[in-house]
Amino acid sequence: MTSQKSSNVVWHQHQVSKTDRVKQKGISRSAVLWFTGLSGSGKSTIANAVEQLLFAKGYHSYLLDGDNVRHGLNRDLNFSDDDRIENIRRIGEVSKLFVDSGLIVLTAFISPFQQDRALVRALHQEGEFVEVFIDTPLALCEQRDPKGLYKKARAGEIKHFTGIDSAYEAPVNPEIHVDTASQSIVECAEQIVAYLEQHHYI
Ligand SMILES: Nc1ncnc2c1ncn2[C@@H]1O[C@H](COP(=O)(O)OS(=O)(=O)O)[C@@H](OP(=O)(O)O)[C@H]1O
Ligand SMILES: Nc1ncnc2c1ncn2[C@@H]1O[C@H](COP(=O)(O)OP(=O)(O)O)[C@@H](O)[C@H]1O
Repeated sequence: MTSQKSSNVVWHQHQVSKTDRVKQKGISRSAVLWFTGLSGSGKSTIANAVEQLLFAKGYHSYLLDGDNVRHGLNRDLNFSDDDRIENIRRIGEVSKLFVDSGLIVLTAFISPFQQDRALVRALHQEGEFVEVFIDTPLALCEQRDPKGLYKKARAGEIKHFTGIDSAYEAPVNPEIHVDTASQSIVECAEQIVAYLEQHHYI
């Protein structure tokens, strides 16, 4: 049924291309900065700080945040392995559209499984998927516990919590490896913007 449906759908080639849009936005290439890390590792905080730096420099970006997307587009999904896989698949497709629009896209999802991140990477063209590992030890995330979720998970009030009773597979070879235990929020954000400059995205 799905294949019959998709075989009747024809891809439209737009008259204004990604190259045109990227050029108009004054950058060398659009890309997605794909943040991954434990809950409380600092994904949202650092992604917001990166967006502020980019905004101040006059660049156009958009941040897709896990909590926000789960209130809308992915409100039907929960935290089973299958739902997380579908969550990341959809965000991968959305990030591809946003990259096509010529933006610097930032995504802040735990995205715990290596295979799902690899599938999203494969959706994008070479160099468009920039994996940003927000590397914060579980003990430090638990100490920060900005939303009080670890406390609830330890008390058994939240099941399948990442790092407690649901797996997190750390990236093996991320483009950017951010150590939040030894750097301030601003230093982490500057590290990421420096990568974009050194690799000629902006
Ligand atoms: N069981 C469980 N495990 C992990 N996280 C949980 C869970 N239940 C709720 N939350 C809250 O949901 C946020 C994670 O959503 P994501 O869409 O990023 O998760 S995933 O990528 O699909 O694994 C996560 O946000 P962050 O703390 O910003 O990572 C939590 O606030
Ligand atoms: N160097 C750092 N980088 C990022 N966050 C930090 C750092 N030091 C302390 N924090 C704090 O850790 C918490 C991270 O929470 P958050 O950004 O919501 O994480 P996540 O989006 O990964 O769940 C925030 O309260 C933030 O202020």
